[in-house]
Amino acid sequence: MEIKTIKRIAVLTSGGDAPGMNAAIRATVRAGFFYNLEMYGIFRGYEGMIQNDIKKLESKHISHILERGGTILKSARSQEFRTPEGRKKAFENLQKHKIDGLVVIGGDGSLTGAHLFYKEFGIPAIGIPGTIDNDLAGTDLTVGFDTACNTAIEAIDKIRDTATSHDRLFFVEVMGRDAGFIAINAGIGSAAAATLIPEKKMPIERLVERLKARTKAMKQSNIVIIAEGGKSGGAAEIAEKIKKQLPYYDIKVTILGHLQRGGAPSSLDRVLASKLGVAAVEGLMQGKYDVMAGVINNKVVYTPIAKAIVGHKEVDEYDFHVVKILST
Ligand SMILES: Nc1ncnc2c1ncn2[C@@H]1O[C@H](COP(=O)(O)OP(=O)(O)O)[C@@H](O)[C@H]1O
Ligand SMILES: O=P(O)(O)OC[C@H]1O[C@](O)(COP(=O)(O)O)[C@@H](O)[C@@H]1O
Ligand SMILES: [Mg+2]
Repeated sequence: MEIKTIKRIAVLTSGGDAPGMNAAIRATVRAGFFYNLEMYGIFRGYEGMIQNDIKKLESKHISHILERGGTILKSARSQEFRTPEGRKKAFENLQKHKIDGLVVIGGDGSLTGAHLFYKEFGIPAIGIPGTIDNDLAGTDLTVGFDTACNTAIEAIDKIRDTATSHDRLFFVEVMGRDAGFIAINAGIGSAAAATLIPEKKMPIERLVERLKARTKAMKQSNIVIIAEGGKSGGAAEIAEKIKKQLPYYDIKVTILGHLQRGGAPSSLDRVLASKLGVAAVEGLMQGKYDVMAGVINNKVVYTPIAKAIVGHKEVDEYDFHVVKILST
């Protein structure tokens, strides 16, 4: 493959925002400046690429953003970018600004878009995994996942206080449309009575048995964690079913929702995002295109995007085993 000389890199954030995206933007831009490159920001992800919302970045734009949640470049989900016409418009806008390298910070969908874009137009592109869902292969953790888990666990600790005071059974819904990583971590980290994830179906009967056994064992509080989009339904739906079978329980439902996407990034997310920002710029300069920079066993690795998205990461069987043993 021909290694192109990169002079101008554009960076964007796409899909659901994640704590640490700003740290990744800052590291990407600072690394670019270190290597005397011109750096551009594309606002609102692929939507901004199509609408030519692209601006040259200077040092002042990225000062004091490392510690801030959200993304200064804003994020979006773009239907138009899913069409060949939309992607062509986007490419023409990059040409107008003479952009010759692209850093895409986002989840599986955003990286799928980057892969297609590279195949169609050959513009050197590299991905940084930025999503609270942790559903990308090629990295142990995605930027934002650790902070989201910390937020979920902190919230569940608070729910436990009131659950115990009132002897109530709580169903807490955490994020993860198709991925149970936040749920399984929160389940282990907050001593849940049961954890339901999209990847595995738990029949309602089994949940009922588990709760009955816990009543017998005089457990002080019961918190069931449910990943949104789980195979057995959302928290409200499951709570309704349980109410019918265990009417003596005082049941409440809490949906943590977008709370999990905000807030200052944890130390782990700041460091991960910083390493990956530098790795993305250096990767582009070394001719590593159509790959995602990730960290595996504490080392930066580059994985073809096609593998990072297709090798849909499964929740570790051992984590599932641990959550089961510790909640019985
Ligand atoms: N198959 C695809 N082809 C082209 N673009 C895509 C594709 N899948 C996702 N994208 C682009 O990436 C954006 C973000 O994807 P999404 O799945 O919503 O979030 P995430 O990247 O966080 O997983 C989409 O709105 C779309 O613009
Ligand atoms: O913010 P929205 O559009 O409601 O999307 C919610 C979804 O986004 C997420 O927070 C993050 O998912 P992505 O990283 O794939 O965008 C999911 O956990 C959740 O299911
Ligand atoms: Mg996704």
